[in-house]
Formats: sequence, C-alpha cells, structure tokens
Amino acid sequence: MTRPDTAAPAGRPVKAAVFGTGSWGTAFGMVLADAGCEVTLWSRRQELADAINTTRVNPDYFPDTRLPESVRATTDPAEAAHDADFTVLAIPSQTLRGNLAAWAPELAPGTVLVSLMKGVELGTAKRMSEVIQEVAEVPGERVAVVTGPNLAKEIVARMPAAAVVACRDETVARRLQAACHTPYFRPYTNTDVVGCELGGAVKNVIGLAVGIADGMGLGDNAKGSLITRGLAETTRLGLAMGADPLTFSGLAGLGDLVATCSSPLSRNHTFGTNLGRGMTLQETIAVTRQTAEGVKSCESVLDLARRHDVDMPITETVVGIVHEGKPPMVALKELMSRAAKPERR
Ligand SMILES: NC(=O)c1ccc[n+]([C@@H]2O[C@H](COP(=O)([O-])OP(=O)(O)OC[C@H]3O[C@@H](n4cnc5c(N)ncnc54)[C@H](O)[C@@H]3O)[C@@H](O)[C@H]2O)c1
Ligand SMILES: O=P(O)(O)OC[C@H](O)CO
Repeated sequence: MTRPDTAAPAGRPVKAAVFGTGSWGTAFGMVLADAGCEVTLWSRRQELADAINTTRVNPDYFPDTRLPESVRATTDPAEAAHDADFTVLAIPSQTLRGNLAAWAPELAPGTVLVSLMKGVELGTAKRMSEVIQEVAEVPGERVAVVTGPNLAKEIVARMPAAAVVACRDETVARRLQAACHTPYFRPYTNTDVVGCELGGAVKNVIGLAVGIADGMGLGDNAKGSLITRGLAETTRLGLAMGADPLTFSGLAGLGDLVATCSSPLSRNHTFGTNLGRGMTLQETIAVTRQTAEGVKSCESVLDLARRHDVDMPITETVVGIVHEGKPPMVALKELMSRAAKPERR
C-alpha cells in the first residue's frame, strides 16, 4: 500500500510502530498489517519478541492467531520507532508518561503519535493525548486517538467492527483512517479528540458499574438504566470540557458503552462482575491478568468531574465500591435514594 496522502514520500509502504504487545497492541498491529502497513511491535520481553518473529504468534495473548508476515517485533524502542509514519501507544494509561519519556528521543521526525489507551492520568487528570503532547513535545495536530467498540479478541478473529480515528487535524485523521481500514475494521474520522477520549475512559467506569450490577443479579432494567445514565454523566462531563455532545451518541460513546457493558470479553465488565459477586478488590485484581483501566481511572475521572464541577453519581459510586470498600448493596441504596430530578439536567 502506498501512503494515502500526497504529502508523504511515495514508493514505500506506510510504517507503523506499535508500543505494547498486549491484547490491543497486538490486535491493532494485525489490523494495520492487514490494511497494508509494515508493522513493528515493541515488546518489553525478549522471549515474546522472539516468539512473534519466529512463530508469527503472540503466545501470551492470542495463541491461536497467526500474525501477518509484515508484523515483526523488537525490544529495542529505537528500532521500533525508526522511520515510523505512525507511532501507536498501547500500554496501560498510568505507565504512559514514564515510558514515553524514555522513548521520546527515538521517535521518527514528523511521526503521528496514536493513542489506543482509554484512561485518564491519576494525579494530573490529563487525557492520554495531553500527556503525549506534553511528554513528546508535539502539537495536538500530530496526536491521534483510535477508540470505539473494539474488543481485541473479536478483532483478532477478524470479526466486523467500526471505530473512530480522532485528530484535531482532519487530514491526519484521514491518513490514519486509510492506514487501518480493512474489510473487517471500519474507521470513521472525528475531530473531537476530547469527546472521543472521554467516551473511551468513562465507558470503562460505567462498565465496572454494570458488571457490579450483573454480579449482584440486579437484572436488565438496571443494566439499561446504568448505561443510559452513565452516558448522561459522560456527556455532562464532555460538555463541561468543550466536547461535542454528538460524539457521545457515536461509536466512541454509546457504541463502546454497549459493547463493554454487554460483553463477557470486557475486562472492566468482568472485573465489576467479580466484585458484585462478592470477591474482594485484592481477589479480583489477582484473577484479572490484563489491564482493566477503569479500576484506576474511576478516581481520575471523578477528579476531572470535580475540577469541572460536574455531578457524576455512577462514577462516584464505583470509586466508593472499588477504592473505599463500600459494600455494593449500600452503594446501590445510596444511588437509588438520591433526590428526584428531571431527566435532562
Ligand atoms: N484489549 C482491548 O480489547 C482494548 C480495546 C481498545 C482499547 N484498549 C485499551 O488499550 C490499552 C492497552 O490495553 P491492552 O488490552 O492491550 O492491555 P494488556 O494488559 O493486554 O497489555 C498491556 C501491554 O502493556 C505492557 N505493559 C504493562 N505494564 C507496562 C509498563 N509498566 N511499561 C511498559 N509496558 C507495560 C504489557 O506487557 C502489555 O504488552 C488500555 O488503555 C485499554 O483500555 C484495549
Ligand atoms: O476489556 P475492556 O473492558 O478494557 O474493553 C475493551 C475495549 O475498550 C472495548 O471497546
């Protein structure tokens, strides 16, 4: 595949570096390769990079999936980043700042940094694209976000999904859209980076809440209510932060909420279900071997809400259960006994 815009040198394939060889980094690397890119995955562990290079399989995450020939792996950040048109970041949100500071000197000049992460930084309450801009010292026009209902396990099975590619610069969004568009992965562009990132981060918190309700056996009315009121509080926060409210009825908002809150493949949903069934936080963490971003980001989302003076009762309830040891039944009673109010306020 040649580059999708005239600004880039012709005659070679689009190159992508993907930092993080977990579920989504591996799956999105496969999408990029299927779309015609040359992909280098950066892995922390040499055994994993060797396994991918020799067997074409990531044995730790997707032992049954053969990765395309155009995907290779390395543990050397400079080798991964070399000449990359897109530098994709797929590590846990809370580790981004430290890792990116180490990788920044190796980034290819002019590369577009792409966040796959759905979290908000603890302490600063910054979105991932803000952390990227700050640490890599790049303008917002060179930072993009890929988000939407994209459960990695379904993507590696090449099951159909749509997504959103968001960037302040629509031309950059279109380049990335072309670089990851395949017959099974349909990306739409959006310039509302704030809304897209908030949609992704807050849906993990609502996914935890719905999981808890499922674990408690509260039924489908409770699920529908939590999804809808979860979307309402996400939209309130988005509006306060300058996002376009329509983003939240799109793939980054409603689409991702529905997928996360209805799928047993969602780590956040499953985490919540275990808590709702009565596991302690420590027991739940012990059985969750992958990243469930909402567990940490519920606190930073609540922090954001307070900074913007926005009421987010479901997020507050999740923080109470996950971090303050509040029994789910007590939290439920508190949530249901809040003062009555109109739906649209
Ligand atoms: N898995 C999905 O279906 C999915 C889909 C869309 C978005 N996301 C988002 O993508 C991001 C990554 O999630 P994931 O599912 O790939 O998680 P994962 O747990 O499957 O993989 C995380 C990767 O980061 C690496 N890692 C962990 N700690 C690290 C550290 N301190 N320094 C460097 N690397 C570290 C791990 O080795 C692994 O390669 C999250 O923000 C998640 O919300 C995931
Ligand atoms: O497994 P989860 O809960 O991190 O969800 C994965 C994706 O974000 C779903 O779009």
